Amino acid sequence: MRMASDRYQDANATMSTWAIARRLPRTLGRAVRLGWATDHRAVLSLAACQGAAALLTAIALAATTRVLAGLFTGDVLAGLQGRAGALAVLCIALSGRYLFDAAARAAAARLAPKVVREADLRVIAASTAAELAAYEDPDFENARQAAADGADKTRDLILDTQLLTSAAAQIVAAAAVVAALHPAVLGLLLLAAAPCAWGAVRAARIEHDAHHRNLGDSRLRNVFRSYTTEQATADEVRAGTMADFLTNQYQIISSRLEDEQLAATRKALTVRGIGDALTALATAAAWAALVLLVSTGRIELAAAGAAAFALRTASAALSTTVRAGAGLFRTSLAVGDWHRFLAVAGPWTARRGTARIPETGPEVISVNDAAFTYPGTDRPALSDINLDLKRGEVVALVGENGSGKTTLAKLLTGLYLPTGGSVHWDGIDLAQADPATVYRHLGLVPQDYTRWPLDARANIHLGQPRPAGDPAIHAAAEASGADAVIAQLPKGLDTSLARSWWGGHDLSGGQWQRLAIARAFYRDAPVLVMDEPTAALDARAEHRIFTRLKSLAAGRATLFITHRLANARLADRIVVLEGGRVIETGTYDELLQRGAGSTFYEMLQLQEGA
Ligand SMILES: Nc1ncnc2c1ncn2[C@@H]1O[C@H](COP(=O)(O)OP(=O)(O)OP(=O)(O)O)[C@@H](O)[C@H]1O
Repeated sequence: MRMASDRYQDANATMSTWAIARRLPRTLGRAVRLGWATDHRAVLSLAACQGAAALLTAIALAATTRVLAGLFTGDVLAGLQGRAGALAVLCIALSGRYLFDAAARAAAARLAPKVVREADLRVIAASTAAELAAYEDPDFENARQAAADGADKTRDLILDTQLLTSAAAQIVAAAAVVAALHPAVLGLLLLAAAPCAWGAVRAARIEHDAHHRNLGDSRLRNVFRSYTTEQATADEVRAGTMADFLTNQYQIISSRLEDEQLAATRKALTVRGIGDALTALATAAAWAALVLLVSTGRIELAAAGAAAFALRTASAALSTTVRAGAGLFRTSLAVGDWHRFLAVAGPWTARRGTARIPETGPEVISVNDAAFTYPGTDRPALSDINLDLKRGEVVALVGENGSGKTTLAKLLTGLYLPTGGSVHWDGIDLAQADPATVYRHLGLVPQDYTRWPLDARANIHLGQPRPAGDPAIHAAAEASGADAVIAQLPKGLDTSLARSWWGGHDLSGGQWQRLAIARAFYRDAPVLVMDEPTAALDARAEHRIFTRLKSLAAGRATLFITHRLANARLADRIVVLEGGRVIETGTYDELLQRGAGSTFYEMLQLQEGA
């Protein structure tokens, strides 16, 4: 089993290194914009300190060459005395430069975490704004994972940018001095840096491409790792004696990842080695040229010391620039992933229209010839669905596993839009409605409800307390049977249920489900949808929910999915799904009267052991 690499990898592989390198200015622009969005002052102080450090570097270098030229006049003492001013300027400029450099690093360090937060917030915003169906698209998921890494790398983007601009400032200063001595030496020096830069950039590209090829496997390995070690699966792992199997899977994927990484590292090291060797040769040539220029009298001996110093400074600054540039290139690839996710998520953003569902919620939900096919699949999960759900009515949705019940519930609630046909709330097509105005009318108990690591109160109000305060929470808890759960908690509603994090309390599966139901009731929404709401409840708790459902459902459009067919008795209407189609509808009694010809009747007979 191997996860397919993502589409980005294929597109990226065809892009030349030069084309990617050309994106560097854009990446730098992004760094500046992100920084500006989070902390204007830090960006300004970073730029000011960096500028001041560059200026002082140039001044120090110019002063150094003057001092060195004095040393080569023959009389060292007299030469130095004559250049006492230059010496003083050198000392002041050097100290100032180190101070400004340190201040620039401090500003970058202050800015970097804020930029990471901002980048991550944009990933969060793009994810939550996306259509739910986006999560079914592997490209969206891979891009989302790469974006999380990329957002983290924006920290390096700031630090690399700071390092690069600092090194570049040194180069400009040193290059000016070298060029003043003889332009040919500067040309040679720049030429010498080229192979090293090429090797470093190419190696960064090879390593990043390998990282991308491995994204799918990395995701899979993380899943195996967490399933093997986390509490939620710990019982199955032990009871199923699965530890060896899972560890083996982990090792198989790890070996594949390591092979891929090793091959990439070998390739990258070779490329980098070739670049470095060529640079060493070219640097030697630059030094030889300097010797030649001095020996042929094209540069005076007095200036030779200064020239050697400037050459040394320039080549050191060049090598720092190349390293910083390659680092920035690598970072820019990762940050490009972050940016790419925002682009991938863009078309998935729920832009359905501006129609607003009225404040009072819908009176009728109607499904018209609706069909739904999951992204990346060929077989429709639902076809030819026609259904009405009215306010004040309770509908039970039943059918075998995989018949399409959960998918239909997601269409009715606007969580998915049909891929064919339409769903209307009071005549408003949900494809044209502002999703926020739809969702606020929903009370939903999903099949896989979440155990939020919050206190009991927040587990019910989910950060949206109603003006009625705790009495409304207690009323919802009472209706769902969660009141008995809360009564047992040492601090009642204040008890933390985030046991794995801060040592709070944990609940049983059924107790969590009671909270999940309470949370749907608490929203007091006109549309109530419950997907197997009592699957984990004991008989008494289940009975309590269903005997109260009628009064709770008064004034709401209620739909519940259940496999315990006897519960469907209290529904006003039962809808039976099979293979993604509605095959029967009717009241409980009507369906039973159909006898052996009715699927519902047959299923009920099986369940009751008749
Ligand atoms: N995320 C998905 N991607 C692709 N196909 C899916 C996805 N979720 C469900 N399906 C397919 O859609 C069909 C309907 O699934 P759905 O979950 O709606 O069934 P269900 O009736 O709710 O089943 P159950 O009773 O087991 O909860 C099934 O064939 C299933 O394989």
